[in-house]
Amino acid sequence: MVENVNNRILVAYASRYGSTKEIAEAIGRTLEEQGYAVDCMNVMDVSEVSPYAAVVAGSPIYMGKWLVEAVDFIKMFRMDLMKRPLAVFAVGYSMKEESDMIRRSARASMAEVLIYVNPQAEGLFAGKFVTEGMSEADLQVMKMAGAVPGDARNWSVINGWARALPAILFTVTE
Ligand SMILES: Cc1cc2nc3c(=O)[nH]c(=O)nc-3n(C[C@H](O)[C@H](O)[C@H](O)COP(=O)(O)O)c2cc1C
Repeated sequence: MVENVNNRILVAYASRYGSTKEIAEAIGRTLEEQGYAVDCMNVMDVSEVSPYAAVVAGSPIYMGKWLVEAVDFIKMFRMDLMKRPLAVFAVGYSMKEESDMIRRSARASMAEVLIYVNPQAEGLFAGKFVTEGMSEADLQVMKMAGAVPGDARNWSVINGWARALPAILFTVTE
């Protein structure tokens, strides 16, 4: 258990269809199991990050980029985010296949964000594509990309990443 210190962690996510929200919630639960007090919320609902000992921020990848509200969150709070441990993660359906090229292009989705902050940890996770509830425009993009619907989220990879986070985020390196 973590006691007598600020043990609050913010897990902030953007999500259009909910799959990244569920990943953020799983990360939050894993951190809670390790004794941290977690607030898990949409980036658009975050009004301050200064009460937190560390922040985990994530977005799904759309057309090669983080969602704009997630980038805006990083930009808006960059000063506070530079002062505390930060982990970032990106969720993309392309990540259901493993290759260096896919990982490189998924990581490139964070390029815009990495201009502003210097995270201690980065996660790249496979996402989910279900046609139900999806906008016609988004469906067309996925159809043109030849994507086959499915849920590629790997919970043991996600939870394993989250379990390793405290040691990375709260280890003093100097
Ligand atoms: C219009 C559209 C564009 C997408 N672009 C990418 C992409 O460039 N790279 C990728 O890996 N996944 C891409 N995806 C897949 C999403 O990142 C994936 O489905 C993710 O789990 C969605 O997260 P959400 O449910 O939180 O919105 C795209 C999906 C849609 C609908």
